[in-house]
Amino acid sequence: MTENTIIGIHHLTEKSLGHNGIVQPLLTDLYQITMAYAYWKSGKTKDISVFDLFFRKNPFQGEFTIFAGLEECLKFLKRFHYSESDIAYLRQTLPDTIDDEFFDYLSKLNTNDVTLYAVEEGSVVFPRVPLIRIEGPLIIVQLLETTLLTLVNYASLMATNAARYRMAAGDLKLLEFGLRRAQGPDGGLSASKYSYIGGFDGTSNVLAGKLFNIPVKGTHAHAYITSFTDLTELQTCTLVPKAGGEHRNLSELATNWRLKLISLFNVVSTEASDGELAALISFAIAFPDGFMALVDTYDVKRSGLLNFCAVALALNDLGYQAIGIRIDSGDLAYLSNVARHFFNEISKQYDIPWFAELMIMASNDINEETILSLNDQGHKINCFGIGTHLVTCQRQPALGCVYKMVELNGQPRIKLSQDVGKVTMPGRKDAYRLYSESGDALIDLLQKSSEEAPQVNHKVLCRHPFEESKRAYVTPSKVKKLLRICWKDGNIVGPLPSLAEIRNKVQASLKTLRPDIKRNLNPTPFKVAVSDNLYKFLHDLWLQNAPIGELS
Ligand SMILES: Nc1ncnc2c1ncn2[C@@H]1O[C@H](COP(=O)(O)OP(=O)(O)OP(=O)(O)O)[C@@H](O)[C@H]1O
Ligand SMILES: O=P(O)(O)OC[C@H]1O[C@H](OP(=O)(O)OP(=O)(O)O)[C@H](O)[C@@H]1O
Ligand SMILES: O=C(O)c1cccnc1
Ligand SMILES: [Mg+2]
Repeated sequence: MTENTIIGIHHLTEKSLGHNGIVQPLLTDLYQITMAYAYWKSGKTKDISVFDLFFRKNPFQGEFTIFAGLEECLKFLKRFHYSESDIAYLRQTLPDTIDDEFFDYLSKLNTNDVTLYAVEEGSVVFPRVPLIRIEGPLIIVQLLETTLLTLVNYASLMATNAARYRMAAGDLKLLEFGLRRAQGPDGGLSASKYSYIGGFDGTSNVLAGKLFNIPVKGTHAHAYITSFTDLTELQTCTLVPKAGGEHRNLSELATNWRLKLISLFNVVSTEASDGELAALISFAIAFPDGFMALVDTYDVKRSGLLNFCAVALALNDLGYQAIGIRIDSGDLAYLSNVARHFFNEISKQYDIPWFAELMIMASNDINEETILSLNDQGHKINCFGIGTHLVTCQRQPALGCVYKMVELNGQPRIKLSQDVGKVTMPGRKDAYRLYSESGDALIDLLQKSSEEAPQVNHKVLCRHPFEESKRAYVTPSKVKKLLRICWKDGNIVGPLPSLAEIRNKVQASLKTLRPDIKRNLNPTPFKVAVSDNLYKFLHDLWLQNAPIGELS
């Protein structure tokens, strides 16, 4: 790999790489590198560590999270290497007192001795369950912390947000329109990728389409409509019918249709904008098979809908089927009902069945609550175009995944906290999901890795990690080991799932959750338990590490 391809943002355009090009070893916090030096200086190069990456609280006041970002983590491990210019930069940035051999050491570092286990990307996950367990030389595993966290936190937050919009929207089409409002170019690119994984159907982001093979979709902006003032501006008025033959005058046909429709719409002809009609005619001539029109520039009822229907009927005269409209302001429930009413009327009156099925897309600051409220009100929207609230995750702008050492050289490590929920689960652990006979996920169980896995049809004691009296027996009908090996000996283990497979996984995984865990308002928490063995281990270690204080 040349210097250029490692550093240059331009390599984002190389589709074959299919990853985010700014992800590289220096995309980290300085303290990882200063710690690496101090570890190295104190002779810790042979220490072997185990770290867990997990979060403590589900986002969006919900009770589930979608795990995403794993593929980018593995690709990062694959490419992990400090380039010559990275080393030169560190040499000039770190203090002069740093031993020169440290830079030789860094330049030879790779992730061949690291082993990474992770939950399948796209799975539903819960607080305290490690999403990733990573093992290997302390220095290198520490150096990976920030980059892995930045790759998992936003990806999982975004996928979760998108999955929530998907649940609210049911089977309706969802398009991501957020690039212009996203947290910078990289935020925008990640938003497109992970909202697709979370259940969106497409994006307006062309680079995301190219890099990740996501369907790209779109309509047009208000600027297109306002760029026309009347019909005389149309330089091209004609279109060849779909079946071929002589050019026909689409402008004339549309103008005639508008006159015919005026009584149905109950408007006077001067209320409809000629500029808007000209814009729609010219767009229809440019895209006769993909005619989708923004109808709210002037007045949806009195101008936009009327003009759209006139052009759609003119296209129909030439054998083309329009796609539909986008409404970007006003009362979206009401306006969608109005639009559908007219589409139905025209369909009946002129015997054009597909007219009743025209797509109604709504956009304008839509969020999860808006969709739920629109559902309550009743609407006729088929598709939502969503930007700002989706990509900025306005309701909760960050997921709090952390990366904690749980074992060093075979010895468990625990991080204590005044806040019980923040005490870390010590030791190398495995996680299992236990299922009921009907296929519902019942509980996640953490155990020490040395323990035997829970068995199907065998009763297992599941304990609350901190509250002694909270415990239950579970006899699972199915047991799933959550942490699977993904990286070993310098290679990705097994084939990586495609984006489409991860996207399907999200929906399949959500199906295993009871509805009360997924509901929007006051959802029920999913239980995450520890084995009896891990409970005792945790609490013994806690006491050992918390000396008895003296009151004075
Ligand atoms: N029926 C509805 N129920 C709930 N929310 C709605 C409904 N219709 C629209 N909304 C939301 O209400 C907000 C309306 O935004 P705003 O008050 O800025 O009006 P607007 O239609 O954009 O007006 P204008 O374009 O004239 O500035 C948007 O966030 C939109 O998603
Ligand atoms: O509202 P969001 O959820 O962020 O969805 C994206 C918004 O971006 C566009 O507006 P903008 O005003 O930027 O351009 P336009 O002229 O195309 O409306 C579009 O019309 C949506 O309103
Ligand atoms: O294609 C669209 O309609 C679109 C794209 C980006 C932002 N708003 C709308
Ligand atoms: Mg807008």
